[in-house]
Amino acid sequence: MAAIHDQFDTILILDFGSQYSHLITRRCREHNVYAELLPCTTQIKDVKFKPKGIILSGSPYSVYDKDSPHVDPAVFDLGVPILGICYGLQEMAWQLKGTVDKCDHREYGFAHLKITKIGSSSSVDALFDGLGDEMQVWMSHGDQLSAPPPGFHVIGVTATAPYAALAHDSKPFYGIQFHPEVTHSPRGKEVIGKFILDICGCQQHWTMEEFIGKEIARIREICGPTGRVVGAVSGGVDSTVAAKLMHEAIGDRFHAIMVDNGVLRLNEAKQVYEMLNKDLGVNLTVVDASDLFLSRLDGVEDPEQKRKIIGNTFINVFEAKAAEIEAQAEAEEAAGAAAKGRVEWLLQGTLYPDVIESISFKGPSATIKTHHNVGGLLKDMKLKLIEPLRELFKDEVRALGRLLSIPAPLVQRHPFPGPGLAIRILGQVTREQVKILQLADSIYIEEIRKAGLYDQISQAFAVLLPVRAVGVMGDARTYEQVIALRAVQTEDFMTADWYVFPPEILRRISSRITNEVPGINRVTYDISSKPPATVEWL
Ligand SMILES: Nc1ncnc2c1ncn2[C@@H]1O[C@H](COP(=O)(O)OP(=O)(O)OP(=O)(O)O)[C@@H](O)[C@H]1O
Ligand SMILES: O=c1[nH]c(=O)c2[nH+]cn([C@@H]3O[C@H](COP(=O)(O)O)[C@@H](O)[C@H]3O)c2[nH]1
Ligand SMILES: NC(=O)CC[C@H](N)C(=O)O
Ligand SMILES: [Mg+2]
Repeated sequence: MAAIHDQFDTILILDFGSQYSHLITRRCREHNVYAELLPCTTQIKDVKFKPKGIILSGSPYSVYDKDSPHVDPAVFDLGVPILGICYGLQEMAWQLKGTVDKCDHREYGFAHLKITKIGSSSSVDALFDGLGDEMQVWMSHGDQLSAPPPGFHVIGVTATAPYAALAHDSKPFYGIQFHPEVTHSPRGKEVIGKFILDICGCQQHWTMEEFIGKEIARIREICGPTGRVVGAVSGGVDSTVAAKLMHEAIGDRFHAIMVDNGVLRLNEAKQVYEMLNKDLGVNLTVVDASDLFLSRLDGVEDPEQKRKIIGNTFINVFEAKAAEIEAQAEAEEAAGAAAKGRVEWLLQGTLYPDVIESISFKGPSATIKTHHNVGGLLKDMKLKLIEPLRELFKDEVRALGRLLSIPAPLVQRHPFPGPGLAIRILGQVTREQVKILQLADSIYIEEIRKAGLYDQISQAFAVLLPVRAVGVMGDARTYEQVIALRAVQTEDFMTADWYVFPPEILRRISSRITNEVPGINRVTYDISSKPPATVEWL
């Protein structure tokens, strides 16, 4: 079964915990080169593919600290080009016998990189070829090289970093103290391009057009001529695109299932059923398992426990549904119908950010939250997972949706997390709390759409806070709950800014919610970016 690395040249990024590591992946993909992020603790012998090049990311650690993460030394014998970025440069130097020390002049912000000529010639190293004699770069370091490793020469300096950029005399090893992956290094993306295209020789085949054909072929190879798949489809863009791909690949051997888990948005199940069946021709079944979910969530407040319960219960429902589909097929065969394949697979619309945020990609550091469809899965699952979008970012999935002719309203839908309102009701989840939040959220989104702002905002939702506040309504004192409104703009949901509404929109939303939602007498707006906050409150 051809894996993605067999089909596309791959750049391996080893993540030492920098908040910018995922941006290195995105910059490579913007050059149409497939890139994959693995923890810095990965042993080279465990990497199941030969990368065309390796990039060592930044890190909050210092290489000389006793608990700092180090790369498997075997990486230097792999015979592929290596680029160390910031800590990655320092780690390369540290491993290859250079010297790294705390620096007198810490550089956090813009710096001026002077690119060094090679000898007396006017040419510069391949990494900077054609990029001029100097460039503005973004620095974020408190350590730096005080001596280069043997066999390296300087290819760039700043006013305070004499070894700001290095290259090996004969091997394709490079190190740069600045961060080319951030937009604050205006020509940083071109530097990454020089490394992955000119030095590593990657072919620019990573396009969604290429991906569709290869992924459909891969799905057919996995499922074989008779294998059947049940699909966890929520109506969100991820699983809708995954469902469309699956439908293209195996037609009616794909059974899409939407689970009403009791914590969906107002009228969500009905709307999704109509959209997918009518607009996409996907045979979708809605399973109402709201009682099961709400009974299991009863009394639970911890967000990670809520995710685990919902993730596990999803799997219980899918497996029960798969067994039902099998039993029906067996009954039909007994009555003389043609034999059908077994239901062996469960499709999920899992994306790369779900994986990055659920598994500690940062080597030694903690996970942020375990997404229900990654960290919340049952250990002893009977069904095997098939996740065509697992390596994709959200904007790549939307591009795929457009190529698959999925209607724009579906492609542009704001993300809605699998655990749904369970992670937007702070505190215990009850049917009453769900009803309050469904109503408040539907008013909020309705007003955003009326104002023509829906597509400008990446994600918007209401949150029900576990606090009561005093209010006055019709001259009588009230002591009721509080709604927080959240709206963010983001490219990849790994970082996000809060959306600046025109005040009159917020005024109208607040007035409608406090007047139309029984039990709410106060509305607030969340002005926290990510980081330090996260998009969801839980
Ligand atoms: N109510 C649901 N019924 C069936 N499957 C679901 C449901 N909610 C989530 N899932 C599964 O969990 C996966 C992750 O959920 P997630 O919300 O991240 O993706 P999505 O709903 O497909 O898209 P979006 O992120 O845009 O909401 C989905 O792709 C889908 O496979
Ligand atoms: O399917 C999901 N299961 C989850 O458990 C989950 N938690 C967060 N999200 C969504 O992920 C994006 C980033 O949200 P955070 O900044 O809160 O992690 C946002 O789009 C969130 O809505 C989830 N999606
Ligand atoms: N951004 C980084 O990788 C920083 C590396 C190291 N922590 C330093 O301060 O120099
Ligand atoms: Mg969703």
